Amino acid sequence: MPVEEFVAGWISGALGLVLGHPFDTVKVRLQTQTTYRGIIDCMVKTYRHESLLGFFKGMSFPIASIAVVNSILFGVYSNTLLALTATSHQERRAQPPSYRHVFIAGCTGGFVQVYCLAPFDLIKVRLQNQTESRARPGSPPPRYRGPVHCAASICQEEGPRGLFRGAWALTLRDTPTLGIYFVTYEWLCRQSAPDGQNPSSATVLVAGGFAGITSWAVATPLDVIKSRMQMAGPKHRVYRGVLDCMARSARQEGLGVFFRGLTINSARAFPVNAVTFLSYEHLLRWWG
Ligand SMILES: C[N+](C)(C)CCCC[C@H](N)C(=O)O
Repeated sequence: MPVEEFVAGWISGALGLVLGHPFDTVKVRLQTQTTYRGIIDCMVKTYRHESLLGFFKGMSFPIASIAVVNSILFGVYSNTLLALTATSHQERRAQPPSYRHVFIAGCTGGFVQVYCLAPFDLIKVRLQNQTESRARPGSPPPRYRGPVHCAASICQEEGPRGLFRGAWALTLRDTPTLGIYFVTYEWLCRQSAPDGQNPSSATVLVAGGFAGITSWAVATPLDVIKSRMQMAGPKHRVYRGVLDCMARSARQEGLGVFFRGLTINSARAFPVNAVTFLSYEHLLRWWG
């Protein structure tokens, strides 16, 4: 099994993540809290109460974990294509796989990465939702002191299975949308480099950026549900399942609730995925 794809996925995932984390914090807060009037309001309040550091809450853990998750995603994607079409990454420009194969490989990568992503994503969401200011002395201490303490507290209070809260919603969110992600990327690359040539860096940036936006746009309704189910715990509302969470959220807040975070998700998705695909392609070209 070729491993370069795993390593390239690892590095490119980490680079994309740092760039996108501030957007991600604003998104998670908008999706799960009702105190903000919109993106700008959330950014201003976060900055005022928590300084720039507030935007980077919960990042140390994802930077290690997203690298692993992205490595699994790109590694499984590429190796599934190898199994389906008997072509390696380098051969795929000359012998492009069908979009059906690209979709199946993307879904497979998406499905497999969820098992690694679920606990990391849960911890990220819980830490991002702590709005206590670190700077103000005398203010109540945040519930979780950091990722390790957060993981340990969840295990203690909710049992080890608590770490997988929302994992089913995450599977539903990621399996089809990662198929869409790779199909969009491939389609856009082939539009500008149709004759089996490697796409230019500019093409890769744009194709990666739009792949990110498209897949996030489709994923947003289930992203909202996923985040809410992850926040459900001893102190928050508990839902009976994905459908229950959907129905109750829609009934209480209207259908618009499913599009919370759409703008910010898209704004974040472009740079993150442009950088992810650019570094992935270049790393593989250097090694190939
Ligand atoms: C499929 N879905 C859109 C849910 C996720 C796509 C993930 C791609 C990238 N790691 C990012 O964080 O944007």
